[in-house]
Amino acid sequence: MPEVAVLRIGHRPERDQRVTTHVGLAARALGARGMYLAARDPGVVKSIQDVTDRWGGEFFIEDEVKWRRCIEDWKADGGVVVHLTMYGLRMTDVIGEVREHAKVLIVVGAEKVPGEIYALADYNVSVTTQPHSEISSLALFLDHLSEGQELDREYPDAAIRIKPSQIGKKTIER
Ligand SMILES: C[S@@+](CC[C@H](N)C(=O)[O-])C[C@H]1O[C@@H](n2cnc3c(N)ncnc32)[C@H](O)[C@@H]1O
Repeated sequence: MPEVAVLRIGHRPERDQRVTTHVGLAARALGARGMYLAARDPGVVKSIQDVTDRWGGEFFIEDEVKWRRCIEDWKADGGVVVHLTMYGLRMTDVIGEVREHAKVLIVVGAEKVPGEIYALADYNVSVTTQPHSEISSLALFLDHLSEGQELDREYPDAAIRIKPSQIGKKTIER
C-alpha cells in the first residue's frame, strides 16, 4: 500500500462538518496517514484528533491548507495526485497503476470542484461512474488500493479497542 493522504476541498463549515469529519474518519480507518483540509474548521480538527487520541494510530489532520500549494508540494515530493470524480476514468482500470506509486494524495470535493483540479491531477478517477459521495468513493478507493489489507489493521497504542462479538458492545480500555 502506498503512503496515502487525503485532501478535502470545498468544505463549507456551516453545512459540511459532518461529512468532512466522516471523510477524515474513513481515511483514518482505511489506512491513510492523514487529511489536509482546505478550509478553517477547528471543530472538525478536534473531532478527528479526539478519535485518534482514543482509538490509536498517528493520523494527522491539518486545516487551513491552500489546496493548490498542497498538490504542488505533494508532487514536488515525488507523489501522485488522484482526484475522485464521477466523471473520471474507471477505478478498476487504473487502480493497479496507482498502486505502483510510493505516495498518493487523494482529492475529494464537496459540491463543485474547481476545473483546475482536473488538470493538476495525475489521475481523475470514478468509482462506479455513478453519482454518490466523497465518503463512499474514498472508502472504496482505499479498500481497493490496499486490496483489503487495511480491514484487519491493529492500533497498538489505542486507549480503547473493540473486542468483536456477536451480541453486545465489548471494549477493552488500556
Ligand atoms: C456530492 S459529490 C459532487 C459530484 C461532482 N459533480 C463530481 O464531479 O463527482 C462530492 C464529491 O464526491 C466524490 N464523488 C461522488 N461520486 C463519485 C464517484 N462516482 N466517483 C468518485 N468520486 C465521487 C467527488 O470527490 C466529489 O467531488
